[in-house]
Amino acid sequence: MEGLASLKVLFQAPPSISSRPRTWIPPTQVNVHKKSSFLSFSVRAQVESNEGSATVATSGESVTEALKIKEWEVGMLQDEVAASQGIRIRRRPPSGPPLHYVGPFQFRLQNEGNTPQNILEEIVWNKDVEVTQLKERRPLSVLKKALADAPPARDFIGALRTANQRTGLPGLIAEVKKASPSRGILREDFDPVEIAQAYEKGGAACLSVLTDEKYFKGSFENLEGIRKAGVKCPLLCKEFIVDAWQLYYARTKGADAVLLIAAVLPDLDIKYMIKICKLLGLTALVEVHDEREFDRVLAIEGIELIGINNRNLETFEVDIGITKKLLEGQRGNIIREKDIIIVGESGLFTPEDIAYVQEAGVKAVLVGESIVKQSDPGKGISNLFGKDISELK
Ligand SMILES: O=P(O)(O)OC[C@@H](O)[C@@H](O)c1c[nH]c2ccccc12
Repeated sequence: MEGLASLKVLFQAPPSISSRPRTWIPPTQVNVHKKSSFLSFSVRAQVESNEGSATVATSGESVTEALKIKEWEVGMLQDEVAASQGIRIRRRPPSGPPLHYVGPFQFRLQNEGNTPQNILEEIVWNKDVEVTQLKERRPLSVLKKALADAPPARDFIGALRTANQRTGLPGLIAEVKKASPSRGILREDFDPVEIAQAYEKGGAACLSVLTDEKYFKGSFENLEGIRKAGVKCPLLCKEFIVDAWQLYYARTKGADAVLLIAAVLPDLDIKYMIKICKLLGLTALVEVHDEREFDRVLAIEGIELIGINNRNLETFEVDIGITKKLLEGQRGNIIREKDIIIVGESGLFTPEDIAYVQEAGVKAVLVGESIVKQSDPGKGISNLFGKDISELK
């Protein structure tokens, strides 16, 4: 294998990069390499030597090395596709270019300094590792069987619409949130089930349960526990979804809805995940923070629920004016035409804040800090709306 001018790995009919989502699950999973489902095809390597070109079947180390190279190249291309959609969040590089790789120079330069550029990128890279490990313990085939035992999915959007009609105020998604990277610990005596029950009693239409452990001190046990305790509000699994496997996992843990973050997921991933959500009976809340993300998401078929996050997840800056800005003009017309429900997310503390985003056009709000911090979170809801919304008819 010495003196190779180049080494190409040919796949047996993989989908082209441009037509395949980043988290694509192949029909048959042959576990060639842990990270890339792309590599789940049988592989042969074509070696071009100086004398000419010959196709040889390779095995052992050379195939492994060829796979590593291909995986790295595919990762780079996927980030390029994402960047072309304005996505700044890069996915975790496996571990830099494979040893001895003599590939395109610009790729090597781009991949230097393998450290995340901001908190969202750090969380996503961490999630990639976490999901890879979780998946090994619970392969998709196992999750698919477990779906049958999951509690039936509840109508998340229906609950928001009903609440909005009942109260004349935005339907509340109340968040069970112990901590966040921007605010630290929000509540020391944190009993997720107690908080969830207080929210439900206080008039919340739906609940959002943080499941990320490392940065938000949440867990899937919290989600499962709340469902099992008999809380009736539909539940949003508040997670950083980077892989379609997580959708199945969330459903087996009792989630009725999941969050898809447009700053992290390219269009093709969002489309693909929305299809899987529909298959599983999950509602997708697709989150945007700026005009470009909003326009991308508005162009995707089948989206019924969009969250406008007032917090920039790269810098933590909060500005509730973002909701107003994004709903002005043509975009506002499109959401009304398509009957999409908009959720105003983050940084809402007072009845004035609620009135402001309602005026901007939201039919729902997602609130954590301002209500979870109060000793009685149910009372927190009344303070947020300026009245007891559990009683409103
Ligand atoms: O606690 P706040 O400011 O009321 O925000 C709640 C919710 O909007 C926020 O937790 C959130 C919105 N989108 C997210 C994405 C990931 C993590 C957290 C979030």
